[in-house]
Amino acid sequence: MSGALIRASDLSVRHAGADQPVLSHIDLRIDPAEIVTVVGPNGSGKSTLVRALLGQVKLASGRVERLAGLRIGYVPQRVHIERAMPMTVRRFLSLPLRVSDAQAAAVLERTGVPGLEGRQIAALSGGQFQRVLLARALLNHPQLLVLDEPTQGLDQPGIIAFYKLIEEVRAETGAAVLMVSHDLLVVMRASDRVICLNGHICCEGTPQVVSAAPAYRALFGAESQGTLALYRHHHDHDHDHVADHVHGPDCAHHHHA
Ligand SMILES: Nc1ncnc2c1ncn2[C@@H]1O[C@H](COP(=O)(O)OP(=O)(O)OP(=O)(O)O)[C@@H](O)[C@H]1O
Repeated sequence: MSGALIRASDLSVRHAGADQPVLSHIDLRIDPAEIVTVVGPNGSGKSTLVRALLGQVKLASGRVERLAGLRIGYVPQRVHIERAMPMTVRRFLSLPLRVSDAQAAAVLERTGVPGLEGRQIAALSGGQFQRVLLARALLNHPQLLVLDEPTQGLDQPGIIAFYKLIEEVRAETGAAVLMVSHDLLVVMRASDRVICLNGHICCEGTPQVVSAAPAYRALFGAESQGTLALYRHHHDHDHDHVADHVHGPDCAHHHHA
């Protein structure tokens, strides 16, 4: 494993009854403390890949190795059923693991929604609910956070704030993050590495490399046109006017006093 948290080799998945494999010959690894994002069109196999990495899907070929005892905090894509249940935030945080009031309060504070314990899940805004889901996923101190479309339904400022929070959590806890996303423009900024998926890995690398790759542009067409320009715009300057953000160990930019 040579230090990887998860490693997939030649992973293929074929759903029952389908003639084509949904995933073909995927090789990938997730290393400690890196933020990796999987992007790809609808039906490209993103959720299936995540579930295969977690051992929830039967493989047609290949294998997945996970670090022994790896602690994973997983927020699946389809949580709207949980959301409709009559339940307070406090109770939700204790499922399935019982946590103390102090732990619940601390993790809600950490994810930017302090004091919500007594609120009904169904009464939360989309952004609050995503933060509560993240809080619950953080409770067992994961070495790997897996978030499937965590910003679905959020508006643009909400999306940007959520990714900022993810970067802070990574910097503080050292957890690696594997995300699935449709928010191409924003996710590019928040990721160390992007994997562009369409049944197989079309391209992967740093956000800058992927956003310039012909395979990525062919997949995302017009949507991709502004990505590189936006990425350059955001990164070709010092971040001296960006206040109040936490530096990760590999942070490449400097603050001016
Ligand atoms: N359990 C299953 N049984 C049969 N087919 C499935 C199953 N799960 C997913 N599929 C099919 O596999 C393909 C990939 O689905 P998957 O959810 O992995 O894609 P995705 O990239 O996450 O899509 P989206 O962006 O729409 O969430 C789709 O065609 C889907 O209908």
